[in-house]
Amino acid sequence: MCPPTSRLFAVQATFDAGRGVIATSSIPQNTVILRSEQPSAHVLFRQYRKEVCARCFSYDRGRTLPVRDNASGKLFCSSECQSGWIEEQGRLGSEAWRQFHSFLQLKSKAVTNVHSLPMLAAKPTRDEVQAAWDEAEGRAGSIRRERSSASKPRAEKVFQRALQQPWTQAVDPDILGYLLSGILEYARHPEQWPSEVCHLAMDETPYRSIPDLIAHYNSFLQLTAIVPIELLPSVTPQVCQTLINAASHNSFGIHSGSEDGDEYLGYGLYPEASYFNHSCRPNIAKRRAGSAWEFRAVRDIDVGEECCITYLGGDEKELTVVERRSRLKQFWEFESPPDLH
Ligand SMILES: C[S@@+](CC[C@H](N)C(=O)[O-])C[C@H]1O[C@@H](n2cnc3c(N)ncnc32)[C@H](O)[C@@H]1O
Repeated sequence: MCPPTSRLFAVQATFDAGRGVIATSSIPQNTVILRSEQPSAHVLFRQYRKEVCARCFSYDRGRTLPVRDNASGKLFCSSECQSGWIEEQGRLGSEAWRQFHSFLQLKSKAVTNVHSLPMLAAKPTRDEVQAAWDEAEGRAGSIRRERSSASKPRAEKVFQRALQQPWTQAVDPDILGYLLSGILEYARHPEQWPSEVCHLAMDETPYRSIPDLIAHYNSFLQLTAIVPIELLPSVTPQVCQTLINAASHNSFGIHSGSEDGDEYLGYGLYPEASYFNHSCRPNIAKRRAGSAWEFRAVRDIDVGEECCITYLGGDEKELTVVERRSRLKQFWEFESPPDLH
């Protein structure tokens, strides 16, 4: 349910930080105030695909996992996780991940990771972002028409014909994987989407650079070319932009330890857990429990107090106040006096 409801807190407007989680009764230290559902969209970075269980996100110091699903290319810590994952994905999801896997194998020489590129230019403006997505929708229309008219759709042929500019050759598996997981969730629960993901704080200029915008644009077109035809109505600029805009301000990093720190394995969107604002002196600690999150009071909290987590990575104790504020400004785009928030 989103925003979440509880006898312990309510999501309410705050003075200067949008909505926040406000205690509606006294919360004793160590109380778990919220356990999240599974993510509405997530990605485990491709470089960790053999080490992180695709279902429960377990990671054992870089060891290769024992169970491999050959059709999807996903790896699991156990056959229970594999069969649970297949069941959760359903026929359409399994087929979409199979296509995704074949596409990445086909394009293995064109794989890139846009986040490894240096930030060369300014962030694209809102107008540049909208113009790119309008153009993407026009090109996606041609791909959809070609696919639905082909008697035997051949994704690669359609893809080659429809996407001819040189930069379209690059494939970013992490962006593709994040979008596909969110698109599948949307296709499974279209009625929940407006009240969950669409309710989150959105960043309308979420791209770090023009190459980053292009990589997302390309990923949308590539998915339009490869997903099962049945899934095509869910592959829209609106769904993709919502996933991207929401991730920029709400995603939770998935790290190898139960808390922040260690290896950065991926990230996920957890709508009901996305109403906690940041504080440099948080009264709530978050802990990853498998593929979900748990939020616990680190001290007694009074009625009316705001429940806050830290958005910083766990190393903030070593940062100066100026460094903390600049990190929050860079990644989250807000300025806040650290002693207040
Ligand atoms: C995960 S959302 C938190 C919920 C959000 N306030 C809302 O209304 O949906 C993160 C966004 O909340 C805002 N925010 C969080 N902590 C803040 C703070 N300490 N000061 C100002 N804005 C904050 C920023 O806009 C940030 O991008």
